[in-house]
Amino acid sequence: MAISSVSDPLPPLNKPTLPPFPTTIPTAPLHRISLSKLLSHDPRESSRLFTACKDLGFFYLDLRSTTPGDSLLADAAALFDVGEDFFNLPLEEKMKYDFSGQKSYFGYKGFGTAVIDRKGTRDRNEFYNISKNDILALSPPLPSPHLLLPHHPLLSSFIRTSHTLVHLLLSHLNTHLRLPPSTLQNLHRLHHLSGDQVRFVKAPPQDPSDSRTALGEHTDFGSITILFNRLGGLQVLPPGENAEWVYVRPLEGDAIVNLGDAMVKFTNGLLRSNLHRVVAPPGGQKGETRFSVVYFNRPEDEVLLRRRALGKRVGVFREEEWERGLGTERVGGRL
Ligand SMILES: O=C(O)CCC(=O)C(=O)O
Ligand SMILES: [Fe+2]
Repeated sequence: MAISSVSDPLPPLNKPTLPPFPTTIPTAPLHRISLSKLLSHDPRESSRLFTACKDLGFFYLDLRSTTPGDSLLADAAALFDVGEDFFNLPLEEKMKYDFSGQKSYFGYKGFGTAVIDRKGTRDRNEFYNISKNDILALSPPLPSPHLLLPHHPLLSSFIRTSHTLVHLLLSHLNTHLRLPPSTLQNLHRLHHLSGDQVRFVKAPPQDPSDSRTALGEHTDFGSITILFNRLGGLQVLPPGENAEWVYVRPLEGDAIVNLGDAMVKFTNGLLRSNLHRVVAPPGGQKGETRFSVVYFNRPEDEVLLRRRALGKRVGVFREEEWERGLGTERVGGRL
């Protein structure tokens, strides 16, 4: 189990044993924003960030050679192993943490228990969502599998560092938007109740005859998502009439960051929350089990936004409700 001691070298985010992402397929041309430059308030990098948030709402954040970035990379690498151990628990154990019946979005979502389109096609992945409120003891503890308890300090570190980076990004955006100081940051305070969560995702390898999407097309409904991928599979649909889905190549040393619908609402459509989905990893990665580690930042609970996350769960889902479960995909007619 993977928490390294101080003297260990940093664990690489990309396991050397995984087959590489193919060099021959088209990929999304995401801007690569340097955390180091954002930390030193480099004006050009700050403008590049603002542009990336307006144009696509998805970018790479190069975390290397910075104190918070190296810490986040190390925590994410350790959490890949924790997530894998969690998913290896027996299904009946994992099902004890499915709280969807209590209208909670935290906890376990089993394989195939959500729908990915209006026809009701089932997804093909598992999630485990861990609440920031819970790990930072802002709310009464939720039931948790024993194997996760020793990792609460690691989860707390990952949450705090992710949140620090979210605040840095928000402060740059706040300046470009010419809002009164700290307006955006004050909607996302660390020690206030919010739906922020860490998510572990697992999708098993896909039979070649099974072309199902693992996670259906969607926009994220929070503010800022920080995503760690080792394998391809994530795709974005760039803006424009004849756009096609393209893979996002995972980069070692970088997080993939995207804005969610809350940022679109806060800025009346100026910033973009882009459609994305997860399909089978490409090329030689196809036979691998795909794991992701994600931090979802959301506005504080006091900030009113319509809840829609549970509308896609099987049992709750109704075809006529599909449209209501969509995000800001149609804002500005940009589908
Ligand atoms: O697993 C991924 O790469 C993306 C996951 C995602 O988009 C989500 O959980 O909202
Ligand atoms: Fe997403």
